[in-house]
Amino acid sequence: MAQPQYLTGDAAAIDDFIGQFDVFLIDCDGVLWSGDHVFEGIVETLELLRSKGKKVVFVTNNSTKARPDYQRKFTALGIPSDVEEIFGSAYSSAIYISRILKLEAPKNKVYVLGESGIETELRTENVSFIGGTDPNFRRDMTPEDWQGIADGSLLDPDVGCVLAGLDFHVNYLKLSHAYQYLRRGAVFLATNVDSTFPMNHNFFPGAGSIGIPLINMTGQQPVALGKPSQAMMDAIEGKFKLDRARTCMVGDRLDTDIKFGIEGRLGGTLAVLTGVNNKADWEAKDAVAVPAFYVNSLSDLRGASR
Ligand SMILES: O=C(O)[C@H](O)[C@H](O)COP(=O)(O)O
Ligand SMILES: [Mg+2]
Repeated sequence: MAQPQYLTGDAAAIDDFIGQFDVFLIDCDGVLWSGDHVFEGIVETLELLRSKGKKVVFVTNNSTKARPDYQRKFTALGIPSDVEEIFGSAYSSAIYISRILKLEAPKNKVYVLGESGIETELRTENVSFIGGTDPNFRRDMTPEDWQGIADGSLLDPDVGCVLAGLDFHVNYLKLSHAYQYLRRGAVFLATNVDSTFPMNHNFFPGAGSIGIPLINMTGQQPVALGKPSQAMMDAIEGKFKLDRARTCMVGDRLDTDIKFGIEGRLGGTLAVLTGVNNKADWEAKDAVAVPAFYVNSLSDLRGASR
């Protein structure tokens, strides 16, 4: 497997790299920021790409926020953006459910294991849901729960799908409800299956680690609709009318971002070393994906000479 080209500090190589692409799909967590800490030079780098007539699209697996929430975060962090430039796994999941899965009534409700980002995007697509941020699910089990979940009296008969995402309030009650719906044949979806979540220059449980108890109990794998899912790539291609050969995926994670770009047959993939994976990960014999290019940080692209 060809090893990636290192661009940092090489103005000619950076010029040539940028010149190969019209569209940059840019990951968020671990590339632009770590939590609310924006990496140095990110604003100027995005400005540089836009000043060269490049299209920037922010593609995140983080389902805790919907596109308008993200735009508020971008603005709060001083990063110019347009809500139409943002494409998250919560949105990808909502359009998959409403336009492809098309759950038939009455079993057309979604049980959400996740945060408000999923709820907002489902509402935008007129998909009804329960669970999620409902405070009635953010508590300990009661004797009534044990009984009502077991005999089904506490379960909603109209649930036809379970959607699992990054949930900072996951608990036994939520997992028990989700499991029962899956036992009853509900479709099992995930916004994404990232094992870890890069935050505040460290790592926390990712969405994949939230949904894994359901995989363990059912033996089923969910259909994941975030990167590297090609359902998401097709939706992005459709929305932005992009030419895959002139498009580059920029990310910090091999098994989501870089795999997404490679399986999407994009013209290029650029790895940054500010997030989850490092050089040793793609140099390993069993590397899940190897990027075409890499830099220490996205802002190294400012090294362009023209
Ligand atoms: O657990 C998660 O959901 C992910 O770690 C997180 O969301 C990754 O976001 P991204 O790097 O795709 O912006
Ligand atoms: Mg990332």
